[in-house]
Amino acid sequence: MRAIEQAAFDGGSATGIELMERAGQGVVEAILSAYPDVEQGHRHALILCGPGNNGGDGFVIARLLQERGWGVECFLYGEAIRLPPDARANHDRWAAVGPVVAFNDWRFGLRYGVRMTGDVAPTVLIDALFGTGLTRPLDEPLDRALRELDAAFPKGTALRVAVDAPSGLCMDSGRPLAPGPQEELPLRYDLTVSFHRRKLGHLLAEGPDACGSVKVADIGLDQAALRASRPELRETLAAAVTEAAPRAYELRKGGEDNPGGHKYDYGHALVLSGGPGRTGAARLAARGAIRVGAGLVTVAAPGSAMAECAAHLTAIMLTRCNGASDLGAVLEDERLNALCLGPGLGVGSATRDMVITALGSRRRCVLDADALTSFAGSAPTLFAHLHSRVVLTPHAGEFARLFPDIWRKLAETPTGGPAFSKVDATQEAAARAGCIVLFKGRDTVIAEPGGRTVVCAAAYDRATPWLATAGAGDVLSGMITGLLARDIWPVTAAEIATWLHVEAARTFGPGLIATDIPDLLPGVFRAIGV
Ligand SMILES: NC(=O)C1=CN([C@@H]2O[C@H](COP(=O)(O)OP(=O)(O)OC[C@H]3O[C@@H](n4cnc5c(N)ncnc54)[C@H](OP(=O)(O)O)[C@@H]3O)[C@@H](O)[C@H]2O)[C@@H](O)CC1
Ligand SMILES: Nc1ncnc2c1ncn2[C@@H]1O[C@H](COP(=O)(O)OP(=O)(O)O)[C@@H](O)[C@H]1O
Ligand SMILES: [K+]
Repeated sequence: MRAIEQAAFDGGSATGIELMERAGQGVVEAILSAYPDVEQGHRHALILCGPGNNGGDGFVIARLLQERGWGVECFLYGEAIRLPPDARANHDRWAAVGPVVAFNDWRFGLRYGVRMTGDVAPTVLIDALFGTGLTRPLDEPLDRALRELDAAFPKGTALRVAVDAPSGLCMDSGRPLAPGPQEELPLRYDLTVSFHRRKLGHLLAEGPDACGSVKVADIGLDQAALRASRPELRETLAAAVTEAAPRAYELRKGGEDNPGGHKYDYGHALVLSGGPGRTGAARLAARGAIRVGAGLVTVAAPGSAMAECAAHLTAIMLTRCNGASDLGAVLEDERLNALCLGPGLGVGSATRDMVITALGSRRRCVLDADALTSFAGSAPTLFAHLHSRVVLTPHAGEFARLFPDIWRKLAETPTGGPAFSKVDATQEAAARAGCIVLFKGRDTVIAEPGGRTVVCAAAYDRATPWLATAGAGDVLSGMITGLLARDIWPVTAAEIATWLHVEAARTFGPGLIATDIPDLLPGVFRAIGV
């Protein structure tokens, strides 16, 4: 953001004071459009301003609300004379028409404890303390004051709005920078209004819980123009993390160039199954693979589990595979072009051997669940066999087993910003493994070694907490495998599958179980025009 902002200044397309004015206007407009009712009844805002430009936005908001006839109380954390120039200018404009209460006099309990039913109790609370400039945990006295404010106005009594970021939230990681062992931010918000683009902190870790909802105000920064006019920014912009997006054209079967396609044109995926009583996970994956569009899908099961699989599979084929040497023989069929190992496969040396055989065939491959856990304590052996067409799909537990040192960095309480983020962790893991790592969760992150990084956040209007259900991950591995069979580039396959997985869950809603997910895909395809 700083580079983009600087380029706008240098190119003369905006001044700092203009951007700050638009930012303040953007916040006021976002509040009024999301909560039009706040203009009814008594209109009273309490605005907390910080020592940087985020505070400057707060003073713009104060002035704009007062011009609309609102009662406004402004508080400043820091000293007016030390505000950066644009923030100082807006402070001074506000100070000419309204008072500014210094931090030492905040004492919210005393100030508001008895006012809650009165007509001067705030209806809107605006946090303009820190935005992208937060560099360290909130000071203890500030943290305490905010907790006191939280107690004086329990959430729901006044609308809570954060300017750019909930104060204390690291915008690079979505992790709270709170003093001491406190792991929660002092305040949670109903609305966060950000500028130009959503930031990682809005999407990762605790970000969505803190922000409530996120609106992005356009402050007139033109990124496309900047890309062309400022070549030095290209690298910054190219390294930016993107959000997962559906791509109908990649998913379309046949198409103009090949309307009469043959099933083998869409690949043949092989999903390895565990033994009797443990075949469900592989069958879920196989159904995900065929529904997402693989031409053919075969489940390879041990002899003892063939009857169980046969009783459940119809469109999916079945072959016997009693271990690594059988797998080697199965893979002599070169049409099998994408493999999925892990769901229900069992933890131990037999799985390790099959994984090494699969990787040795240089096929595109998804490794999940037991295929990952089998290498706990011997991750370097796995890494030695991985190649660039492999996708690892760990959840947090599996990630910790394969990358214990990286996991520790992510689990440590951050002492400063930018805090080590799930994006950092996934990029580091991908670089070490030499393949694509898809680190699951509400904030799924996908990273290619030294290449693309994609975030798929199941948050805000895409929240699907009901996706945390047994077997959902197995379906996802199968969906990625199906797209790999379709010849889609691995990092793209991982991205599209993750997006589709959340979208399928969205269309269903609460009550979803893993078996539902593959059968929801045709509806999602129709909706996105595949
Ligand atoms: N970019 C854009 O295009 C636009 C940006 N805009 C707005 O500017 C915001 C970014 O402004 P910013 O860079 O001044 O940072 P900000 O978040 O106000 O804080 C920095 C100050 O806080 C201090 N400080 C940090 N941590 C602290 C702590 N724990 N406890 C105490 N102090 C702490 C830090 O001090 P220092 O680290 O230097 O000691 C510094 O004084 C951005 O979020 C958006 O709202 C819009 O106006 C329009 C366009
Ligand atoms: N809170 C959540 N919101 C949305 N999706 C989630 C959430 N928690 C987990 N998921 C997704 O659900 C799936 C669970 O996979 P996994 O943990 O492997 O479970 P299983 O092994 O039972 O299939 C993953 O795709 C993960 O990203
Ligand atoms: K803020």
